[in-house]
Amino acid sequence: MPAQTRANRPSLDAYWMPFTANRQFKAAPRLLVAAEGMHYTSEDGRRVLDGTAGLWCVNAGHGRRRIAAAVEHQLATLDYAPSFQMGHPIAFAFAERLGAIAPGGLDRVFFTGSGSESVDTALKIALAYQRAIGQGTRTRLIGRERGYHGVGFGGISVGGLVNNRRAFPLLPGTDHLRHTHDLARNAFVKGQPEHGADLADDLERLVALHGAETIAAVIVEPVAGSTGVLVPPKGYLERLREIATRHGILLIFDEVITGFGRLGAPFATDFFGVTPDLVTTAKGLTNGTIPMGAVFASRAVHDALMTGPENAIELFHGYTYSGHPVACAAGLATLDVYEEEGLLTRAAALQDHWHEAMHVLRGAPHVIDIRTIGLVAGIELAPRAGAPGSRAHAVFVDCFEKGLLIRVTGDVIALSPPLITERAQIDAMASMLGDALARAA
Ligand SMILES: Cc1ncc(COP(=O)(O)O)c(CNc2cccc(C(=O)O)c2)c1O
Repeated sequence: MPAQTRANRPSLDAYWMPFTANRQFKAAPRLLVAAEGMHYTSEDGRRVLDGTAGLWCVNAGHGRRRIAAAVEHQLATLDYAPSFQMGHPIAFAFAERLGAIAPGGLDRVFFTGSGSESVDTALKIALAYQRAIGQGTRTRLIGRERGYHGVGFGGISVGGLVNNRRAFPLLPGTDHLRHTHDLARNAFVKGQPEHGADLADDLERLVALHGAETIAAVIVEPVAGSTGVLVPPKGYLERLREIATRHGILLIFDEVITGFGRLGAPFATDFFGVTPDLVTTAKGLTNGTIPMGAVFASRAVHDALMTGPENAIELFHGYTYSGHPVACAAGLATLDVYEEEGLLTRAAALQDHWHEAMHVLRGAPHVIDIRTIGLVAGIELAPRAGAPGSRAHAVFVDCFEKGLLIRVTGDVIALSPPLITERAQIDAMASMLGDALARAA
């Protein structure tokens, strides 16, 4: 395929882009044509430092030949095989390898095709589990304000981002904890804020309102990413775990972003030392190379469903691409890279440098908060009057033009570089972002 340039650019008309202002984008497109290590190459030939690991997913950096070779070999060996009532060894091998690093020992693995599918899978497993143990009255699912759990009807129902919810009918019976963001008490914090553990008591209030016998599960992101990086207050997750356990409510950690080394431990479950009953993952599972997700379940949840007649399908759920052989090959090679280069814990050694580099931006124009943990940063800007989100979007476009890819959500800038990043590149991100903020109106 010839190098992709402006001269041979395909028409932009047919592709309906996700989560994008399509008309604005197609009037001034930002196109990436190659990637290697920490950098993208833009259509006009510029090197762009990847400050977001793509979309929080390319944890090992771009262009990994080990993964490419594994995918090529698998495609030429067994490109696709059914996973319903049929099997292929590589799916079992990948599940076993994942089981060996499973968050909190949750070593039963259900494969999906994305984070959204992992979330809907975990919610359905939770409902099926409650039914299987004779708690069929537990049909209610609890999420949290500002939570993001993908775009399935389950995920948007437990999610807490209004733009993802307002236009669609939602699952009946869902309810929400309050979010944990507290600018007044917890501004410019490195790591977990001191204040707010008591917000976990919202689960007690929902039990008092609905009755524990109606509640199947509560799902939270250990660190809320898409909403703009909200780090749990000290003691919050522990409290949520204790309340859920006491009321027979399953706790689900949505680790689509935090999974596979993002915080400096293999999973947030390990980082915070709090064990849920189910964990959803995707993104870093295959280093963003092949769409895939995985739900980690405890033996208790899994075994409760492995009952009934031997010839019966225990869970009427699954996808054409569940356990896809090529995705499994990409995942196994990804784990090899993570393990050989220590990437599942590398962020721990970089976290202090990351904290300092990002908090240097305190005092930059428009910055009203900075939140950092592991290799994640949320830099919150004061919104422009009457135009929320426009200031951060302008910084995003400016950064891209100057050679840095960032993410913005509302007026929060989110950074989550590949875990291979060097300290000099962290400093470059902070410097380039500081320059962009200085230019921002
Ligand atoms: C916690 C969480 N749960 C589920 C999903 C959905 O995954 P899929 O997209 O693979 O269906 C996500 C995805 N998170 C996500 C996806 C795209 C952009 C951004 C952003 O923060 O800009 C975040 C996520 O962050």
